[in-house]
Amino acid sequence: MASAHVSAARYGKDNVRVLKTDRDAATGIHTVTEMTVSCLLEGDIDISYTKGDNSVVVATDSIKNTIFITAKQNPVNPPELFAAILGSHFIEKYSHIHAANVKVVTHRWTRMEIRGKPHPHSFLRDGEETRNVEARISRKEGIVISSGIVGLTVLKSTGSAFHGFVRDEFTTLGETWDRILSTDVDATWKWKAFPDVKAVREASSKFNPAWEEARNVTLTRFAEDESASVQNTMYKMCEQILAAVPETDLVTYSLPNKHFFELDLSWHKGIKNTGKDAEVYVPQSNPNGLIKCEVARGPASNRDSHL
Ligand SMILES: O=c1[nH]c(=O)c2[nH]c(=O)[nH]c2[nH]1
Repeated sequence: MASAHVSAARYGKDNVRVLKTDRDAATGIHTVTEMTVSCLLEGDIDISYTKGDNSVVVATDSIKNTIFITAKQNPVNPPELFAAILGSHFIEKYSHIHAANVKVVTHRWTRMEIRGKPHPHSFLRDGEETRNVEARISRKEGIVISSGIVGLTVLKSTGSAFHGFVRDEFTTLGETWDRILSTDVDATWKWKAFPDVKAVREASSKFNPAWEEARNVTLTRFAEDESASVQNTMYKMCEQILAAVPETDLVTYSLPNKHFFELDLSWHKGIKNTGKDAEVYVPQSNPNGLIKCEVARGPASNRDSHL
């Protein structure tokens, strides 16, 4: 056989579902956190692939168990801290494991308002939006954390234009000064690297306000921007998050442009339903535009296209 080697490898448990309750004995108020966790390890594990030698393998079943034990013995909120604690465990305990890649997806359980008051132990799923954290905990580079929002679906019925784009023999789209704009927000903000889990612990009070700020910037900009394009509106969101959260160094957005087509109904008794008379639209499930960008601090330097 031709000579070959393992040039990259990681393994672990994916889609570990965890629910943690927090019960405040004094007030009787409960809080719940539901997460889907992934934890993939890297290190001196090549012989498990090349020789079938499992002496270097921490079983994925044990990784799953470790996720549950870590959730029991530590806070799961903020998820950035939980991810850092979980990942650090593996590089501290096993000398041949050099990095852990942890992903924590936190699902929404929003407290119910019952008879005008926050209910102590009942919650509702108000949307498919999740709060996501990806952390790489490594011996060499410390702890690199990206926080994000995924699946926040928004729509505005005016305040969005798209004109001045390339017109040539491939163009059929008309220019518009007023259209529906809708997307599913996928935004991330990357934190400056932390040397160790102690540093993440010390920064722990920053994570929830940063998530609130990013969410608020996203919604406020989306609603208030007189949008020239998805590209321009998302860039403004990135700039504003960088300004509001100084501990971050990179912000990304990935936004589908979910199209709503105007519908000509003039065939029925001359009904007007286009342009300024448009009321009934046809939502398109596909294809969709997909617009991505990454915005870093400071003046332009090198760029690559890893998005
Ligand atoms: O905001 C937009 N950006 C585009 O690049 C684009 N392309 C397109 O057909 N519609 C839109 N809208």
